[in-house]
Amino acid sequence: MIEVHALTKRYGDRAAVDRLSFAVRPGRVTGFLGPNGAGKSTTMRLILGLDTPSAGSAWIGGRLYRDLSAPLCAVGSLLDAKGVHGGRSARAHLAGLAASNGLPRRRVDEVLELVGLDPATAARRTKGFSLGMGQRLGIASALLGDPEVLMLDEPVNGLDTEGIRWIRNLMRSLAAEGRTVFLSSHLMSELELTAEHLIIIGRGRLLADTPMREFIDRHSGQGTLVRSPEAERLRAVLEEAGARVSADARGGWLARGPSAEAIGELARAHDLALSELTPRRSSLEEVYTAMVASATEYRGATDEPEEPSRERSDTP
Ligand SMILES: Nc1ncnc2c1ncn2[C@@H]1O[C@H](COP(=O)(O)OP(=O)(O)OP(=O)(O)O)[C@@H](O)[C@H]1O
Repeated sequence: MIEVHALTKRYGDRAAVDRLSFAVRPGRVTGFLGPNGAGKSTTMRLILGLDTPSAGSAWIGGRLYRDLSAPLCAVGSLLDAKGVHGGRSARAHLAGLAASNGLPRRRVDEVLELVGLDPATAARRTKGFSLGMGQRLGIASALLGDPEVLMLDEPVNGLDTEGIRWIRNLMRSLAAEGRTVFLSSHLMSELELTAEHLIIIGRGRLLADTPMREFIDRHSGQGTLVRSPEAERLRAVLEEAGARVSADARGGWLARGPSAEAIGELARAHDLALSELTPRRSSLEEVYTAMVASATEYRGATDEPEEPSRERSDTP
């Protein structure tokens, strides 16, 4: 578990992280979201003791990072996949890390296999590595100490579809083993598939700490896509029943108000044939974009905001 209490980091008179409090729980993947410059990387650096907070604290498994006796066995991280000495081979890099952290050498082979770096690739100097190979090596380093907590900043950045799917499956399986997995990503569609829980920040402050499904459901512009060969009659019936009806870009009507079941009943009662009846949910990207836009508008209008969209609905 990662716990952050009133964490604050100021650079000059500007707070990059501002009284941030949240917990990242084990057994699920938690996504970390926020616009550029929101403070995600700074928060991760503070958790890892790479930077000193101006106020507040961050705990990993109930301890401050500096008090961990074997940090690599408590938390694995990937903040910058290029932070590897290019003149060394992947294997030498991992062997060096293992030796300096008192880990058995066989663990190097285990993690190389786990991340799919074959022996020939592992023997090559990392400066010739593709982005995907570099990410795999970064993840191998993070997994070397078999840690309970994993924290990754933009792990799918620049990866191809295969690499992205691989990371998704790996993160989900690590969480299923009971580990704490915390990752940031700008790829919303991917995060929606990978994470079950979300921490969202804006300007260093907490905007939401919520299960993914709940966040999308609560903010979705709920509606039902409905089509009939008798389009105009369908519209009239829907409006008569109090639905707000608009033309959908894909054809048919988007009806807001009555549920899909109610619309089905209505059509039956009016002897109207339907060719489509689909409840429509927003994507994470749609919901998140709308939330950030409204937070930004609010903030543009008032200098000292009161976290307009902030919400918290965590399951203990
Ligand atoms: N060493 C530093 N000195 C001064 N300002 C900094 C420093 N590090 C970060 N900042 C500022 O703190 C704010 C938060 O930056 P941070 O990199 O944590 O955001 P982020 O959410 O990770 O952004 P991105 O999504 O673009 O990676 C930014 O305004 C950034 O310019």
